Amino acid sequence: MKAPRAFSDWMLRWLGSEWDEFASALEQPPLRAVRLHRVSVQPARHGDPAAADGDSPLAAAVTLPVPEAVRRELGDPVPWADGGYYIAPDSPLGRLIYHDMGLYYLQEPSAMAVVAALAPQPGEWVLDLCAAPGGKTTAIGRALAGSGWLAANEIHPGRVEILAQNLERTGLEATIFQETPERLADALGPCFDAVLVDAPCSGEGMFRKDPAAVAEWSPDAPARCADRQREILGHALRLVRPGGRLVYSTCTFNPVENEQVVAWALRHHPVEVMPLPEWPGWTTGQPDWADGDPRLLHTRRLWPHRGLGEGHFVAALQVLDTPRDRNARAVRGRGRPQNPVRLESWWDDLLSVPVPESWRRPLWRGDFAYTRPPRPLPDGLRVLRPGVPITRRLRDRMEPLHALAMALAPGAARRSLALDEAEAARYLAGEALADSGEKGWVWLHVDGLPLGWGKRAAGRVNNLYPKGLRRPGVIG
Ligand SMILES: C[S@@+](CC[C@H](N)C(=O)[O-])C[C@H]1O[C@@H](n2cnc3c(N)ncnc32)[C@H](O)[C@@H]1O
Repeated sequence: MKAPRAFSDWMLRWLGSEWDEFASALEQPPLRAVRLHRVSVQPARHGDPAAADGDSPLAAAVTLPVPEAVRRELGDPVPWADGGYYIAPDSPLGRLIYHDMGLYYLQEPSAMAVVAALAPQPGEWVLDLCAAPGGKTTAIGRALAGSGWLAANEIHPGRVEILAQNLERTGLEATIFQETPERLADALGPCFDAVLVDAPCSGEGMFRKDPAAVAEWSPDAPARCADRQREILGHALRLVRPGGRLVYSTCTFNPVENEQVVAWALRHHPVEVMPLPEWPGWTTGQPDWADGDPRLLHTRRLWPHRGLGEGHFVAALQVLDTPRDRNARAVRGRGRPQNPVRLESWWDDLLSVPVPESWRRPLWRGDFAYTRPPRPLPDGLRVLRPGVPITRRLRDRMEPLHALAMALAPGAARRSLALDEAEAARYLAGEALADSGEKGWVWLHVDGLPLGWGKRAAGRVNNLYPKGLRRPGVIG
């Protein structure tokens, strides 16, 4: 990797005697890692994986044992990430059926610290403001375990679709916005317990991994990015409830986009820096690279020559409860659902567990129904998905959507069919399957882990796996 000359000159100035180590670390191949989802090496619950566990129909509330084909690919745990493991450079995890089934997310190891810093708690309302492709959103969703409100925003039209696909694959219920931070803050106000700003940045931490990041870097990129970061951060803070928290992170090294942006927030907003854990291999932020404010020592940096990752900066800010803000709490509240549409008999045919209120009284947009977020969404916001897409109304029937299958816990569907790994690969490639059980919609799974819907009739199960997702080469 040949770093741009101006970048090297700058870093030499900042790093001084550490420069040589940093420069030689940039010559090494990047590290790869995976964060488990749906499954764990030590699952909290055992028993028959295909059986319902409690009343929850939500996959996000259930953790199953990791399949052997995945377990054997896992290396050392990533010390700061629950469920994070290093993997070999040539690991086939991205090509296995289990990737398509949302059992893990391939993620750069230092990026995993960002959600560890946010520490989402079950029941909280959490917004990921710069969310695509969704690495951190899916980690937040996992921590919320199907409770609270997961909201994700992505401004870029192409990237927001990828975010939606990743949330669907990982079976998470989320509201997906496609808005500017400014419009979102104007419309929603300070209603979130926690907001993540994983800011667009000059991407110096991607240099080892992605030659395009080197090509796109220019000497004026850090200052340009910092202008945008301050703007995003200013609006993001308006979305945090008084007393709530915001995590700001980048995958770049220069202090202009890191310590200096946090120093700006401390000077211009009612926020305090929250201490973060001392993760192995991480260093503190550098107050002397900004305005000398000692509170910047609470921020964290990972350098490729010091720790086991590509590089990240993370800061956690608490939004102070100022008198001006106190009325803002009134913005929250569950909001009464409007225009309830009753789908009782459809749900009764599809599921065998109690259906949550937000699913029984979904939001309709045209012929599509979505699970209902816990607050009404103000008019005028661009919302890609208000919640999980549940069903599409066709002329004479309603068809369950793929995202619903992926969001279901084992045992929730009235009719299910267990496949082995080879059959699952054929299903993901688009083939129909032979089976002569009861007619109707069938939830297909491997050991309780969802694949999608089939429709059973006359000795066969027709394949409803979305055409755009089919993968002929997937490894079963
Ligand atoms: C570093 S990436 C986010 C990565 C993501 N958090 C993850 O872990 O997968 C930053 C994102 O911010 C988006 N973005 C760019 N400009 C923005 C703006 N002005 N406001 C909000 N988001 C923006 C980019 O499209 C990009 O997807």
